Parts: sequence; structure tokens; C-alpha cells
Amino acid sequence: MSFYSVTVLGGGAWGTALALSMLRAGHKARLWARNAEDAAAISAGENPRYLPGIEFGEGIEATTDMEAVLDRADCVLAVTPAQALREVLSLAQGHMPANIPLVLCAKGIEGGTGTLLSAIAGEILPNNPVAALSGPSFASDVAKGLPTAVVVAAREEALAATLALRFSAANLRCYSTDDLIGVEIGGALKNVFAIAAGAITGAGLGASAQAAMVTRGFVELRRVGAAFGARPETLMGLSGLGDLLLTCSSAQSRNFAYGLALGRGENLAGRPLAEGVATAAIAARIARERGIDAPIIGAVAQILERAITIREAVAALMSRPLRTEAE
Ligand SMILES: NC(=O)C1=CN([C@@H]2O[C@H](COP(=O)(O)OP(=O)(O)OC[C@H]3O[C@@H](n4cnc5c(N)ncnc54)[C@H](O)[C@@H]3O)[C@@H](O)[C@H]2O)C=CC1
Ligand SMILES: O=C(CO)COP(=O)(O)O
Repeated sequence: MSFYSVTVLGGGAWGTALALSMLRAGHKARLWARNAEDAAAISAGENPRYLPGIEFGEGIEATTDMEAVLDRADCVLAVTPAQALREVLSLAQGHMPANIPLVLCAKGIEGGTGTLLSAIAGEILPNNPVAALSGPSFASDVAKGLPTAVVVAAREEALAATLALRFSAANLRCYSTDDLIGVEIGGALKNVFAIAAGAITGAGLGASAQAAMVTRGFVELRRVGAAFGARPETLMGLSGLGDLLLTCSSAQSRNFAYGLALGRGENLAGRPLAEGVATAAIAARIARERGIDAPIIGAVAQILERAITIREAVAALMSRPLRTEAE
């Protein structure tokens, strides 16, 4: 594949790992970070704040200058937290080359408004085709060059396929799909269940409860996905089931670790980013407003709001009216 200049917006764990991936795929990688110290460290070959202990060498050109980082970019990856996307794309507005693809790599839904990230991108950068990259991929694994597979989505199938081809490298296998909404929803909602999985472990509720929650959580994920028009087979794929399996089974997931601390009754202040906290609240509201049966999402939101305890949530979930599994 020909040389490509990729700009990453976001100097955290995933932005850095994806920039490295782009280098490995043979592209030029520039990165925008809001923090000058982080930008300097990344340019020098490490990101001690977000990827401690991983030295990746020089190669990523990191800066805090939005105009310079977007100059002559062929493609932009948006890799800040979901709740910061609107702000960061607004900073990019005016500097973004027209018609180049914008690839959303955050996993979330805008709190308060319930707007999907692709819709935010469409509002702020209407002249750039939108894509999304999602799937089971811990930043530290990808940064270390460990193998995984993700999916790249765009409404235009040919764009998704082109980006997947460009982004694939020896350790990153990129599938493609035209189901943009499905990929977005899968990535956003799995975080809510990862918090639940961590909480179950932390509260000592057992491996059986864990598997039951993941299975029934996946039913809710598909229900909410269907309401947004996501295709079931997308949610059965890497951004959905794949990421759910990863983050509901490993304390390497920050969402799982957040739930673990919650379940253990530990202090939650100052913890690393857990996107599922904001997503749980907005997903619970969306489910309520649209009449979607999503009791686990609702329970996670209420636990996070401190409206109920984990034990109360479990008791309420266990005493719901019995029904067939297919309902
Ligand atoms: N870390 C991981 O393993 C993966 C993360 N993701 C997703 O990528 C997104 C970003 O996650 P990470 O990079 O891991 O988070 P992080 O916490 O490691 O880094 C977040 C970065 O965004 C910056 N940031 C935060 N608020 C900002 C704002 N208002 N304006 C500008 N920059 C801001 C921070 O300074 C930091 O550089 C999340 O949606 C996450 O779900 C997706 C796949 C893997
Ligand atoms: O989405 C991820 C891996 O696919 C990362 O999960 P956490 O944000 O929970 O660490």
C-alpha cells in the first residue's frame, strides 16, 4: 500500500498505540496532544503518563499545534475520550483538509445529548467522510506489537475496505464493514458491561454470575443496537461480542478495573478513564425513552449514581418476571 500521512488526535494510551501501528503499517504518523510535556515524550519514544514502561523509539511526530499536525494529512484518527470529541473536533475545524477520512476510535456516546460520535463528526466536519475503528485491542498490547484484530467501518464500503487495507500490519488485522452504527454501538456499550463484570468480581458474586451477566448483557447490547439500526452480525463481531469478551474478562480493562474497585467498595476518585461511566447513564436514558428492555444497563447506571447498591441491583435483576430466553 502506498505511503500515507496519518494524523492522530489524542496523546493518550490508544492514540499513541494507533500512531505506532500506523508507523508499523508503513505510514507517516503525526500526533496532536493537548499537553506539551506528553507531546515531547511521545516524540522522544515513550508515553510515561498513559503507557508507562513501554519504550517504542522515535518516529511519531507529536505536537500541540493543531494547524501544523493537520497540514497535508491524508487521514485523521480521533482518539480522545468520547466526551472530549466535540471539543477536539471543534479545534480541528478550519484546519482539517476537506474530503479526507476522519476515523473515530473512541468508544462512547455523548452524555447529555445521546448523540453518536459519527453524528458529532458529521455536525462539525461535514466535508469529511466518517469511519470508525473498534474491536478487542488493549492499547498496551497493540503498542507492544502483540497481535489482534479490529474492524474498520464506514458507510461507504469501499472506504472501509481501503482504510482496513492501509491500517493492517503484521500485528493488526483489520476487517471492514459498511455498518458504521453497528461498530460504534458495539464499542460504546461493551464498556457498560465491562464495569458490571468488574463489579461482580469485586463483590465476590462468582464466575457463574459473571457469565450470566455477559450473556444477558449481550442481549441488551443487541436490543439497543437494533434500535439504532445496527446489524446483528456486526454486534456478533469484533466490535460487540469480541470486545465484550475481552473487557469483561480482564482487569487490564479500565472499565473492568473501575467495576472491580466499585465492587470492592474502594475509592473511585482519580481513576483512569472508564468510558462506560458516562455511557451507562446515557444508554440507560436512551433505553428508557425508547422503551427498550435493558435492565442490566439500567442497574449499572443506578449503581454508578449511588441510587442502589450492587446487592440491591442483583436482587432486583434476579426477581424480574420469568420469561423465555428468546424474548
Ligand atoms: N486504551 C485502550 O486500550 C483503548 C482505548 N480506546 C478508546 O480510545 C479513547 C481514548 O482512550 P485512551 O487513549 O485509552 O485514553 P487515555 O486516558 O489514555 O488518554 C486520553 C487522552 O485524551 C486527552 N484528552 C482528554 N480530554 C481531552 C480534551 N478535552 N481535549 C483534548 N484532549 C483530551 C488526554 O490528555 C489524553 O491524552 C476512549 O474512547 C477509549 O475507549 C479504544 C480501544 C483501546
Ligand atoms: O476498549 C478497550 C479494548 O478493546 C479498552 O478497554 P478499557 O477502556 O476498558 O481499558
